[in-house]
Amino acid sequence: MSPVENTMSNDTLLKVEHLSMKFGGLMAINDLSFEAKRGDITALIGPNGAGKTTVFNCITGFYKPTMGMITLTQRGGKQYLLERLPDFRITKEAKVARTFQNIRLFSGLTVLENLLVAQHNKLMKASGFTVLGLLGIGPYKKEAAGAIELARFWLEKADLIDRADDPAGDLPYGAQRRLEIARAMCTGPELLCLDEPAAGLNPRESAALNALLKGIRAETGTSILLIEHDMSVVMEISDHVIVLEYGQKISDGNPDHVKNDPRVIAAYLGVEDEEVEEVIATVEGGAI
Ligand SMILES: Nc1ncnc2c1ncn2[C@@H]1O[C@H](COP(=O)(O)OP(=O)(O)OP(=O)(O)O)[C@@H](O)[C@H]1O
Repeated sequence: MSPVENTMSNDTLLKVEHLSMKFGGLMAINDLSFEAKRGDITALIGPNGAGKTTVFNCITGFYKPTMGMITLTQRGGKQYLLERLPDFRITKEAKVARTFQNIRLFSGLTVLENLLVAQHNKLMKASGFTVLGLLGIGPYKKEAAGAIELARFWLEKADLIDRADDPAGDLPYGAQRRLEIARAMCTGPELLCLDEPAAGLNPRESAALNALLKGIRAETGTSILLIEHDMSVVMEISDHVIVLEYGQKISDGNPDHVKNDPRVIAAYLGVEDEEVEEVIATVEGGAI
């Protein structure tokens, strides 16, 4: 599906409407609708098995949803119906980048090389797909210099410039997470989807991650959709939080609204609806 007519307000980047995903008899996502605003950090949270990764997989084309529409509107106004696109077109044309729960770097390549590989498509195009092009005749040389400059820019932002020539596999865990994000940013995404970027990080690494994500929002205006279990990260950096439970949305709003929502408190503590009031009374300040 190519760009479609723009019917959304310009500050809505992503609109998910009546999304459902069924695996055999299991309804992993059930009639889910939400919007993510352009330039916002939007967090998708919920207990284990709530359906968060399934939503990501539908947005990024890994799964074709059973029902529903997912519309992405780029800054220039072009719209894409993601549920109709193959995953490579979602990446290349709609400009959705993602990271995974488990780190997927080329661990034998250097940190810098990982960022250059991310720009492979652009470089090959500049080569004209010819050996002469690769040897520096035509626009390849200029494009290659630009790719290195962009890689350096993101290495600075991710505080990894001193490790540029080290194998990616030698970096500490938190630095590898930041490298994955830098690599995704080298593709110039409209939407950056991060699946549990703070998983396994120590407090210092979490703080560095927060700084990187806030910097991306402030300096590039790139919209971020984040799945995260670490509430300190979610509450500190998110503009908007959506809470899922059993594939359905149970809360949607700013971090303060969500953390004081009795349904969210009950979902996280695993209590029945009638016990919600009791839970609020016992949870200091109504926070999760
Ligand atoms: N490919 C699949 N085939 C069958 N069931 C699946 C598949 N992918 C996910 N599920 C099921 O869908 C439900 C939602 O899973 P999902 O991974 O989306 O949850 P999640 O909120 O991301 O969980 P977690 O926080 O543990 O990562 C779960 O019951 C899961 O077992």
